Amino acid sequence: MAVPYQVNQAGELTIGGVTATSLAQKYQTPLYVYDVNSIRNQMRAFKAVFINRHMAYAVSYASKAFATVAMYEVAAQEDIHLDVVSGGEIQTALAANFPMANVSFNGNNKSAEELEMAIDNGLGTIILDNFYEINLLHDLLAERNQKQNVLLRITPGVEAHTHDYISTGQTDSKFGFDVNSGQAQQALAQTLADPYLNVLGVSAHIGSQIFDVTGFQMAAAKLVDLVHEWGFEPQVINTGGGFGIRYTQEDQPLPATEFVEAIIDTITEKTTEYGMTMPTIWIEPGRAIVGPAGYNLYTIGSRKDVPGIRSYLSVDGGMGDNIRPALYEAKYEAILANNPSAPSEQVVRVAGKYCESGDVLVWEQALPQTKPGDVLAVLATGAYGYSMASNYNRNPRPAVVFVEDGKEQLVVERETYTDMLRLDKHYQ
Ligand SMILES: Cc1ncc(COP(=O)(O)O)c(C=O)c1O
Ligand SMILES: N[C@@H](CCCC[NH3+])C(=O)O
Repeated sequence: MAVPYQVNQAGELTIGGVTATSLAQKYQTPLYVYDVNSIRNQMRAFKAVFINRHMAYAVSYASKAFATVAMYEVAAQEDIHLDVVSGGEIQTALAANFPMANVSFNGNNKSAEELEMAIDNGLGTIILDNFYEINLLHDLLAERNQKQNVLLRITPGVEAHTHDYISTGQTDSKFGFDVNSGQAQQALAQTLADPYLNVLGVSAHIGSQIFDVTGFQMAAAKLVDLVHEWGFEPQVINTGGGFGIRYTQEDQPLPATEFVEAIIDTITEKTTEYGMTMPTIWIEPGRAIVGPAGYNLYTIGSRKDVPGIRSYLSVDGGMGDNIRPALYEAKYEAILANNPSAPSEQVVRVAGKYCESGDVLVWEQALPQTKPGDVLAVLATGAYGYSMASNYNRNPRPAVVFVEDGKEQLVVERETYTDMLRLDKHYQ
């Protein structure tokens, strides 16, 4: 199945009811555009799985996928929780007036400053990742005589079938407490005995862009097995995110909600088997919430035909606004915004404008005839695009526009050259 998109009566690409070419003209390119209804629908679909089964739950948006004030406001409107991984994301949540009790804090090397920011702003849950952090948090809470809800991140020893760089559940990982060496059990004993820590339960995250449901089932089962073995009844089991999405027609993901059904089934079966109370289930989807909702718009510029090898079509963005092809060899699909269904007349590699041979946006793409000035839309770019953007080659980062029900709104301004130079100092 192809990556879905909408067109108007004239056959032009529309996003949230607005023509892509008009957005490109008004806000310039490169441009990140989000269909807000798509974001809301995915959030609601995740919640519905739990609501239909009368389960206690939290759907916590892994905001590293796309973290801006406007995005956090949409999450708050939809009563979705937030997972953050840095002081910057905490500040973004504060700027968005996000209810901090619904925020959790993940990460393998949170600084003392970040932990202080979290506890001083009433952040709901800290997901402890290592012994250094347990001790650091203990000291900060003791100074304040304050108690904090925590989860323990466990490395369940599950190998997810995804790119090595985005696989996190295997034993050889920088994240979480290792099970086989006894560190996870030791961490539980230490935190349960700590008067400043309220251990709600356990957490795991096996990796990202996963298509196979068995990894989630194995991780969920493993978490219940472990807490049972340790004689601990958790109030919360957090199975993380990682639900795969369709980037190209080669991807055939299950609906993300089916992963969640499988996780719930596994935890229900296992807790029933052990006679345990059913815990509250948390999930942390990032990509599945924002990925399909995003479109990157570019203007086509130069072209190079290498006879007998390939043609390069260059656009005005690239690895600075979407590093995923360069970093993970990720594949995307592009369409010609003003006429996506015109017959294909060329096969090209869509390259960016950055000084790297690996600066590719689409490895191979059949397209109608194109000319300089045409707008190209890359589909399903909503996750880990803007949030991983850089100023490489001193290119300003693009603007972000939200569109909903035929109305658009600029939610992040385009960076200017002055913005980029703001922190530079002369060397005297
Ligand atoms: C702890 C944790 N939770 C959730 C996520 C979200 O993953 P995804 O965007 O694949 O759903 C990540 C990133 O992989 C993560 O590290
Ligand atoms: N940034 C990665 C995923 C890593 C998720 C972080 N835990 C990607 O674009 O696919």
